Amino acid sequence: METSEFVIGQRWVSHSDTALGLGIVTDISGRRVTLGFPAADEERTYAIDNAPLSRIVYQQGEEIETFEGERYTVRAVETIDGVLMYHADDGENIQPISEVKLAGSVNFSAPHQRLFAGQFDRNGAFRLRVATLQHMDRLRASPAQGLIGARTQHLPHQLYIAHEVARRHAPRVLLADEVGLGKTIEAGLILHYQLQTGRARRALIVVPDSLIHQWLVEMLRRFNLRFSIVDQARYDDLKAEEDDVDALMNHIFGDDDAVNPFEADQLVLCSLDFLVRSEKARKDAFAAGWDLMVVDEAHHLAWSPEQASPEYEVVERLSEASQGLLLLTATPEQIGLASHFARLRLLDPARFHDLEAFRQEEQQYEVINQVVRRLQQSPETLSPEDQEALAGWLGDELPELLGRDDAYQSVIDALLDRHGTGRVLFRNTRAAIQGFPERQPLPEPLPCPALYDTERYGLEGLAPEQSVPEERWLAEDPRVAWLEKKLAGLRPAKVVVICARASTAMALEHYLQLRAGIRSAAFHEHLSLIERDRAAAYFADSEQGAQALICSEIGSEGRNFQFAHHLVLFDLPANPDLLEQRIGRLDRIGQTDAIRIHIPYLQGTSQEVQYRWFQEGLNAFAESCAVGVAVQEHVHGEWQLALDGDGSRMEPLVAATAAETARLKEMLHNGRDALIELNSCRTEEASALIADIEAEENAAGVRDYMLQAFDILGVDLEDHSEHADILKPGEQFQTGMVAELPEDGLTVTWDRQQALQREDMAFMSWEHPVVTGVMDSVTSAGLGKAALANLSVKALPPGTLLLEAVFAVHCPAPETLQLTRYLPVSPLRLVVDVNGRDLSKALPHDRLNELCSNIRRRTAQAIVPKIRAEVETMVDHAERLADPHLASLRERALDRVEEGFGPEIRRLEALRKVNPAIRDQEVDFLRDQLASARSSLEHASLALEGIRVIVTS
Ligand SMILES: Nc1ncnc2c1ncn2[C@@H]1O[C@H](COP(=O)(O)OP(=O)(O)OP(=O)(O)O)[C@@H](O)[C@H]1O
Repeated sequence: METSEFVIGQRWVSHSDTALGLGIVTDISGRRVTLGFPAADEERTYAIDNAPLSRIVYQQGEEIETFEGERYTVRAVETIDGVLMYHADDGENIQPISEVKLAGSVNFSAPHQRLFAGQFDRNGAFRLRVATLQHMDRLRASPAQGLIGARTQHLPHQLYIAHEVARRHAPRVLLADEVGLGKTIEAGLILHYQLQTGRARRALIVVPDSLIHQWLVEMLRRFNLRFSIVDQARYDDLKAEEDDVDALMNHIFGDDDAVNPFEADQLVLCSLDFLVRSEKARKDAFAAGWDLMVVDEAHHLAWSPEQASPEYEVVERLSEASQGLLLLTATPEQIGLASHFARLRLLDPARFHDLEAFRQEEQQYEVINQVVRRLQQSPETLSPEDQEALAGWLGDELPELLGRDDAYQSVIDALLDRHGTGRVLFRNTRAAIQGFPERQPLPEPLPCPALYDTERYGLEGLAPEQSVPEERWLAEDPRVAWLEKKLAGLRPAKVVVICARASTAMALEHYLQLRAGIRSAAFHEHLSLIERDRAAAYFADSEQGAQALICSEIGSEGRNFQFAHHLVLFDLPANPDLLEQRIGRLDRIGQTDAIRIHIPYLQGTSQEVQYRWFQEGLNAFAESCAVGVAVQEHVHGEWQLALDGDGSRMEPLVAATAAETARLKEMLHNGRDALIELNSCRTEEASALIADIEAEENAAGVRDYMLQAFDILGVDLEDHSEHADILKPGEQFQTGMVAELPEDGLTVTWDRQQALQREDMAFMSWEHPVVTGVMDSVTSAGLGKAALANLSVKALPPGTLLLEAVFAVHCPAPETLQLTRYLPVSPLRLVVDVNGRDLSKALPHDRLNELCSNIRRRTAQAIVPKIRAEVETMVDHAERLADPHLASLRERALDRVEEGFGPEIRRLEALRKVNPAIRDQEVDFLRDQLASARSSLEHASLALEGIRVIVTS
């Protein structure tokens, strides 16, 4: 329709501002036309000659809606004095409805409707839309999904665990890698995966006070996960926002509607100490409910059959309020086997319900491991006894397992699942991972001053300075002068000094700083979080920073100081796991040098006893010693006597310790540890996963895609350096389409290695929020849904019309079902002409992109109404051609759903017969998921996602 045919009462849309909705012509005077836009409550006047308006004419079969919200189907259209009268069907009667009565809001969701309404885009936008659908499709089906976006090195043991755990529904596991192997990273990967794939939305991280900031920073810089800290101050602030009326209502009617600060954000980080202290906060944290909870340094959760610690009780209660639970500790048995058992019970109460049974089970591990080894080495020659043992463990499931293609691996998997802690416990050791630097113990025996004559032995003797005035021990304890000299000698090397108590750390730091002129900082639990972070940053600063950081035991737990290579143990802890925690501050991933462990100890005191016990008995300085606590329990009497000063006990103690250490290590090596190791990192699977991730990173060309998007969305790109660019909103910037792009720009790198070195640059992977945000905006907005292009080729006569159509599978289903894994976007592209010929193969998308050019908007506006009937015919043809594909897509999806759920359900059912490790809830959940996935797939349909109408010339 020509724009000169404006008549009052007609309905038009503005294609330059689609948000205005359906306009109504209210005035025509001279060469100007005025429209009211009721949906936007606005009026606009245009020059008639070049008004950016398109006439809206609904066709037979389309749905219309009136101002009153009544809906009709159009049966016929007639024009009365230039204004349309729709013959509208309400399901019972057909009645005339004038277009004047139509509602002001329009939503042209179908691409051809957008085209007819003049809401079409340039070719590039259509290309972007198609590319977005294709990338989404590939990514959703990729095993690398959820693991691509982390700014981490690809370490097999971490990725293996993350992949194993993160795919589960509501995973509940103990991550128990040795100190510094990256449990935080593993937890981050799992969180990232679960959040990216919609398996989790609300997550809570609970850590000791001292680690709040480290976790906050680590989650943000490595995973782009923005956690909000809820501490006492924020909690009070949020509570105070509750207005007086709310407060009064809550007071009268109970607390139900009260503001819950834990509900203010989806990702919350808070300290365990805070929850233990505040009953109100605790209640709110329980009430908020979580999909996934992470508890770091979980060895502090002490439990015994007689009594649970307050920390344990808080986490126990919280663990009931959370679907998933990740407990992190490097030293799971630090405070004894009972507490270890109790933590496993938090993860799976049905499986770990009896401490005694748990103890007995551990005895079996060695036998199981022997059979597993024989299975791995030569499955064909398995003895009748082994076969019998297997039948005993696996029952009537064994024949089925042995009948599989990968029979022996299946049997091993089944054994690990059904017996032992296979499903809930993951532990990697330095020995299994390798490549860690050497640890060199450097003992410094020093004479014991008379000052400590009464404090030489017993536990007091380990930190005798506690019982004398500060001034005196600082002056007379030879460890102080030795430390001062050592630091001066090592300057400028960074040195971490750890001692048991905060008071010792404070006094030492004061002394070194003020009296010895050594740049140092103290780091302990009495500092506020900000002070602690400031101290750590001061120490980390390589140019102006402190040379020494004087830490207390608790203050330094979990911290990353691998940039330092010298550790001074100002005293020695009683517990071997605490020693490992201390050395672990430096002995971490990222440590590049040998670690020098300086051990000043006072001769003829319990410090000497402890030094020799660690060194000669446990060899705990040079190597990580996982059995230390168990050995200590075994030799406890001797150890106590030696510590109390009975010199005659020293040699027998060392000998007994060495023997027990060797025995336990051997036993664990053959038993429990071997089983856990088998489960914690399967190298082949890990390598395949890394290959998948790297293929996705290298081949898919996230940068190419984003350049295409930036061009359309008005983001300017400046070259920064190799692999790096600066992104800035340009003049044509489409606000709202690119989330998280700061006004003053963002420096980004596309390269993982560079991202690891340059933390100031954002790491643009397929899973960076800018990239996922653009993909979501493109698919959810109308961008590129309809385009008009010109094609000039000799083979086709001028004036020929073609339609390039892209369909995608739509399947309304709850996001937690994760149906996209089985039924990815599956974009289906077709090219048809007016006669319904399928030209999809003859005219591939890339070729058309090269050959097609844009048509000027005004020309296009004029063309569209003239080709409407042909376009509709071609859309019909395309839909007809697309239709048969739906059945096969659906079938394939159903097969995949069965493949995904079926074996897992069968496995869990079999498992439950021999082992209660499987929660009923888990099996029922999977069954429900399978049923609901099946029924959702019944409703899958192919929706037209975009069209490009091509006119030849
Ligand atoms: N894949 C990785 N890429 C880069 N850095 C890593 C990776 N894994 C771990 N690191 C770094 O190694 C150090 C140790 O990691 P992390 O803090 O996760 O270990 P942890 O096992 O939780 O330690 P702890 O037992 O002390 O709590 C950290 O500085 C971490 O940033």
